Amino acid sequence: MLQVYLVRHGETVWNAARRIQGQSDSALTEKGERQARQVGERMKSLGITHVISSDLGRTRRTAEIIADICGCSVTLDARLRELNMGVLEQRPIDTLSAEEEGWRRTLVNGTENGRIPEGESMTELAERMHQALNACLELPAGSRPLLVSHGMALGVLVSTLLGLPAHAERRLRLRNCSLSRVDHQQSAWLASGWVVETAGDISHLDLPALDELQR
Ligand SMILES: O=C(O)[C@H](O)COP(=O)(O)O
Repeated sequence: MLQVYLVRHGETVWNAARRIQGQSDSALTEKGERQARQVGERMKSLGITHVISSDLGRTRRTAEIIADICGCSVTLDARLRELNMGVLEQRPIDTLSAEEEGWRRTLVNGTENGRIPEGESMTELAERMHQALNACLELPAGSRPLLVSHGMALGVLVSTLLGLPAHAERRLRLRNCSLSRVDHQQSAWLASGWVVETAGDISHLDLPALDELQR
């Protein structure tokens, strides 16, 4: 059975400042670097064989810290990037107009092809996240990969693996450096294919971690 660990990157400057990142970027804070080290310490005894990361700076830095502790190299995969938040990227969350908030709401309320202008739909995000996860099935037998990605990207992946729509209302909270695990199995009892073993575990962190609304 293939076990795949999923990690959201450590806290960033813009997470702490409640600014929308999307595919824009900001550096890890000192706390974010500490969180990444704590993930590495948690994972080093679990035999991680591959660390595969979104190519954005905040995930690459998180992946480098984890990989260094686990004795792995880092492979980049742009399919693991955060949702492209279009014209709202870099905007403080609390400054959105009613119209802009309406755009954001279309991402989670089931509006067909809902998206922020110049951004990506949740369906498009789900498709590329599933492609990145399924690529792990091509790794050598006995591999145990860890994927480093983002709050909405991982939330959509886990939600759709559970059979929820990609636009599922944001009811899954994946805090900075939270750990999730999905397994690919053949089972007569549980569904065959991908099953969710853990979602949003932060028991390895010694300080409170922010969620996607940076709270
Ligand atoms: O700010 C955003 O774009 C997301 O809501 C959170 O993105 P992150 O997981 O990359 O911080």
